[in-house]
Amino acid sequence: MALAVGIRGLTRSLLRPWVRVPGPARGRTEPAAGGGDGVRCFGSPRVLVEPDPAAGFAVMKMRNPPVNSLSLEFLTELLISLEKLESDKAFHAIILTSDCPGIFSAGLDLMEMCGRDPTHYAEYWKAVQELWLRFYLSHLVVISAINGVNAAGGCLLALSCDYRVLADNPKYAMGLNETLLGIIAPFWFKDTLVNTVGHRTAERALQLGLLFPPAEALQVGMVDKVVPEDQVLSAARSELAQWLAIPGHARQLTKSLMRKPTADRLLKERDADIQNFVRFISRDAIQKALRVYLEKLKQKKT
Ligand SMILES: CCCCCCCCCCCC/C=C/CC(=O)SCCNC(=O)CCNC(=O)[C@H](O)C(C)(C)COP(=O)(O)OP(=O)(O)OC[C@H]1O[C@@H](n2cnc3c(N)ncnc32)[C@H](O)[C@@H]1OP(=O)(O)O
Repeated sequence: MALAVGIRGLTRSLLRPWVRVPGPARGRTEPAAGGGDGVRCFGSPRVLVEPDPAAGFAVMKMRNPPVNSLSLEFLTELLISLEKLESDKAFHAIILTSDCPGIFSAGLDLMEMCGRDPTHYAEYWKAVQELWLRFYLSHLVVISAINGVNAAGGCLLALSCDYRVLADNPKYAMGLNETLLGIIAPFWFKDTLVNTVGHRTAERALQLGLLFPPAEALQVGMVDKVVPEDQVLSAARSELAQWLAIPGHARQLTKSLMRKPTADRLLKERDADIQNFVRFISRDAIQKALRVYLEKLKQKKT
């Protein structure tokens, strides 16, 4: 099985990043995220970036409708956006949010894990690992403004941020619900949750596949702040000020000190983790469970 799949190669072949965005932002100057100083939005088909270099941050909006499921292409575009902002000295922070009403992210794209071949599963999982590692270890301050329901892999993405603001809407539950699908949250999903909410809460949440509504998410420490829905972005911006006031090198080194041991666990056994995933997801019983789950999602509509 070819494990040495290169996401950068994929990136080059699939995307032309940093084209002016299609859709709402095309052809006009969007107000910048914080200052409205005429800086142009940029991005890729599934990720809209609203930069505010004067204020030192950008708002990164996920827009992979209908549910921001993390397909291979979407993961790749998120990585490119992150890399672009990280390599520009004007930016010290990102606010990650969604452009899909009512949905932050439905998590990993089940279509990438269902009915495909082992090479594809390996390529996909490597991209999932890469996205987590890059967000988790980013030297930028990353704050998530969670403006919708947020399941499994989407929740992992938010947990990888430095701070989480959640919109106060009882429908916007979030958690690692893998067991409800008959699958398992890998050890680095688990570690990220444990680091956020502690061992006991994580154990219960993972075994039961709990999705926490806002008040409970706040109570267990899965999010740091719950605010009225129309204030999620402004609350994230206000919070940012506190993080950006800290000397950058001191904050970055402290972040690395706190997070490196967790990331190193995966880095040390990345290929083995990919092989475990491929073996696990290729099982007939797991494929059947995913098909049944997808079918249930579709039947919900009828
Ligand atoms: C001992 C062995 C050890 C081995 C260790 C190995 C460990 C590896 C294990 C593997 C780990 C894999 C980890 C996976 C993590 C994940 O992220 S799995 C995904 C979990 N996500 C969910 O459960 C959310 C599912 N979606 C929903 O609940 C709802 O869609 C929603 C609440 C998000 C939104 O609801 P609504 O607005 O009503 O939209 P829908 O009509 O439900 O959906 C619209 C459309 O999107 C499709 N869809 C939804 N979610 C996904 C998804 N995650 N992936 C792909 N597609 C999705 C849905 O089917 C609809 O499609 P159609 O319009 O009907 O075609």
